[in-house]
Amino acid sequence: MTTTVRGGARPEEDPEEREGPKDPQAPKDPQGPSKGDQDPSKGDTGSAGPGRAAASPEGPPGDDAFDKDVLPTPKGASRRLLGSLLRPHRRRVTGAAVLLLVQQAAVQAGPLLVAYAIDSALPALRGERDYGPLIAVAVGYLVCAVASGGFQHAFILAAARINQRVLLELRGRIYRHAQALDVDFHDRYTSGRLISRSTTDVEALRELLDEGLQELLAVILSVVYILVTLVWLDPGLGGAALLSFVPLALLVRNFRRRSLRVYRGKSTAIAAVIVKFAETMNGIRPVQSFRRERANDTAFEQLNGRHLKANGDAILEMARYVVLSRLVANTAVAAIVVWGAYRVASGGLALGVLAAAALYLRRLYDPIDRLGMFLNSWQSAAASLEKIAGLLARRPAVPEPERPRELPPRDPGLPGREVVFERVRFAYRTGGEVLPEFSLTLPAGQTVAVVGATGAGKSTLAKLLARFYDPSPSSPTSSEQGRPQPSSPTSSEQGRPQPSSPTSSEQGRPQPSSPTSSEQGRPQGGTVRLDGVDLRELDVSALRRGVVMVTQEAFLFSGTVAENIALGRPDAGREEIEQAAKSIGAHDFIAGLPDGYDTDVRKRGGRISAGQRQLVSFARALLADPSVLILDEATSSLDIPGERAVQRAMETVLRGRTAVVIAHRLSTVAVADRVLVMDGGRIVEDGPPDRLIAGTGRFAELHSAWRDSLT
Ligand SMILES: Nc1ncnc2c1ncn2[C@@H]1O[C@H](COP(=O)(O)OP(=O)(O)OP(=O)(O)O)[C@@H](O)[C@H]1O
Repeated sequence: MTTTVRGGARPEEDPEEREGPKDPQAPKDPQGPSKGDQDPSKGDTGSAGPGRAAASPEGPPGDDAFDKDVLPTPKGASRRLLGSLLRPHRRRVTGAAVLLLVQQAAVQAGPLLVAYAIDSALPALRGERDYGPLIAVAVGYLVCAVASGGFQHAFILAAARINQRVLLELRGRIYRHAQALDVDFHDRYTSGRLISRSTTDVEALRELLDEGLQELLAVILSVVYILVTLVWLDPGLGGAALLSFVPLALLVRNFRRRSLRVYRGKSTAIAAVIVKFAETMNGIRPVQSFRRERANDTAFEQLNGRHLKANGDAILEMARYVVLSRLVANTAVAAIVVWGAYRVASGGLALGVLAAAALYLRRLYDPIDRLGMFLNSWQSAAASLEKIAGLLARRPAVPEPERPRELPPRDPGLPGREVVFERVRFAYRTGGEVLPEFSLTLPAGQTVAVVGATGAGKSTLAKLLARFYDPSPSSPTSSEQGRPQPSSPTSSEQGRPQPSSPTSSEQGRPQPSSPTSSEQGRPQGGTVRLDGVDLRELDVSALRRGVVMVTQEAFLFSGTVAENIALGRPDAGREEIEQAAKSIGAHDFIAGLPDGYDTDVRKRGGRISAGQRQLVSFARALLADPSVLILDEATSSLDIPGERAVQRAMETVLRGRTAVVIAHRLSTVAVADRVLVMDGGRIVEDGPPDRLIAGTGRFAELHSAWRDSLT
C-alpha cells in the first residue's frame, strides 16, 4: 500500500485575516512551517489528491498571520480590552486620580510660595521687621512637602491594588481563552507564543500601569497646573510657554508613530525566542538523541540577536526623542528667561515673578523626559495589548452551540451509542482536502478497527468524531446538486447495507427532530451524529461524556496517579479509581510505586514507563465510561509482557461501548467486529475482519504480509 502524499493549493486569504495589522518589521516565524504549513510543499511533490484545489482561508504561503505573530485585531480592540479590565475598578481609579490631583497641587505650590517670599515676605521683613509672612511661607512649604509625600504614598497603594487585580484578570482571561480555542489554533499558534502573551506582554502592561500611567497623570497635571499658574502670574510668559508646546507636541507624535512599530517588532522578537526555547525544552529527548544542540544553539543565537536588535532600536528611538525634546525645551527656557529679564530691567515685571516663572519653566520641561519614559512603556504596552487583544478576539473554530441539545437517554439494552457520519468531507485550514465526502454508520456497541498507511486519514476521521474539528462545508458542486455525493466505496458498495441516514429511527432508537445545523445559521456541511444528535449541538460536557479519545501520547499531567485517573471523572472516589485501575490491570504496578496512588507522576509521567502510562490513560477512560471510545493505538513497540498487558487492558476498556480503534498493529484487529481500510482519505474496504482476510483485497494482502513477518 502506498502512502498518498496530499496537500493542495494554498487557500484564499481569509477576509478577516486580511484586515489584520500587517507588520512589515515582524520577522518570519523562525519555527518554520507547522505541520499544516508544510502541506502545500507536499502537494507540489505528491499526487494530486481529491482536494488539491480545496481552499482553506488563510492566504497565500508566506502571508500567514500566524507566521508573523500578528493575529488580526479588530479596530479599537486594545482600548476596549483595557476599558473592560479597568471598568470594574472605576471607583478605585477615580479615588486614585483625586489623590494624584491633590498631591500635584501640593507639589506645584512651591514656586508660588517662593514668589510670595521674594515679592512680599522679604520687603515686609526689611521694612516693618515683620517675620509673620516669612514664617507663613516656611510653614506653608513644610505642609506642602508633607502633604505631597502622604498623598503620593496613598496613591501608590491605591494604584498597586488596581494594577494587581487587572493583571490577575488579564492572565486568567488569556488562560481561559486559550483553553477554549480549538486544536487547529494551538497547532499553529504554538504554546511558546501563548507563554509570551501571558508573561512578557502582560509584564509590558504591568509596567505601563505601575509606572507609566502614574507618570502620565503626574505629567499632565503638572503641565496644566504650571501653565495655568504661569498665565495667572504673567500672561506674556504663560503664552510664550504655551507656544513652545507646539514643536514638542509634533515631536511626541512622531515618536509615538515610530516607536509603535519598533515595539511591535520587539514583542514579536521576544515571542520567537520563547517559542524556540519552549519547543527545544519540550522536545529535549529528540534534541539530544539527534544531536540537535549545536544547530539549535545557532538558531537560538539568531533569534536572540534579533531580539537584541529590536531592543536596541527601541533604545535608539528613545534617545532620539530625549535629545530633540531637550533641545526644544532648553531653547524655550533660555528665550523666555532672557525676555523676562529684559522686562524686569525695564520695570515691566517683578523680580519674584521672574524667579517663580524660571522655577516653573524648569518644572514644566523636566517631565518631558518622563513623558518619553511613559510613551516608551505606553508603546510597549500598546504593542503587547494589541497582540493579547488579537488572541482574545480569536473565536474558536469549533464553537459551543448557542442552544445545546441533550443526548437521548442511553438505551440500557444497548452498549454505547450509534455514530453516523453523513456526507462529511474535511480539509485542514492549511491544506488540501484530506477526507473526500463520505458517509458511514457505526452501530451502537460495535468495535471498529481503522487501518491504513500513514497519512491515510485515520486520525483525521477520529478527530472529527471527537469534535476536535468540524466537517468542512460541502463543496459547491455537491451542495448545488443537492444530492448525496457518491464518494468513497462505502459499506453498501462492499455488499453491506448502506444506512441511509437517519438510521437511528430505523433501528427503533429515538430520532431527534431538532433543527439541523443549517437551520441554526451555520454553513451547511456534513454532519457527525451521536444517537442522532449533531455533535455541533452538544455542549462540551455532554460531548466529552459521550465521546472520549485516548491518544497515542497517553499524556499524564503533573499530579498524582490517582488524580490522573480521576481526570476521567473528577467526582470519582478513591475506591472507584482503584477499581478502574484493577479492571485495567494497572493496580499492581501503581501499588508498587513509592507512594502508590499518591505518587506524583511529574510532568509527562517521566517516572513511569510508556506501557504504564498507557494503562493509566485506559483506567482514566474506563472511569469516564463514555458511550463512544476512540483509541489511537500507540505505535511504539512495547515489550512483549507490556504489550500483552496493554492488549488485555484495551479489550477491557473497549467492552460495552461503541469503539473506534486506529490500529497500528494488526494483532489489534482480532478484537474488532469490523475493519475499515483507508487509503488517501477514502474508506476502500469495510467488513468483518474474517471476511476481509478471506478476500483478495488490500486488507487480505496486508494481513498475509503481517502473518509472514511473524513466522
Ligand atoms: N493539523 C494538520 N494540518 C494540516 N494537515 C494535516 C494536519 N494533520 C494531518 N494532516 C494531513 O492530513 C493527512 C491525514 O493525516 P492523518 O493524521 O489523519 O493520517 P493517519 O492515517 O492518522 O496517519 P498516521 O497513521 O501516520 O497517524 C496527512 O496528509 C497529514 O499530513
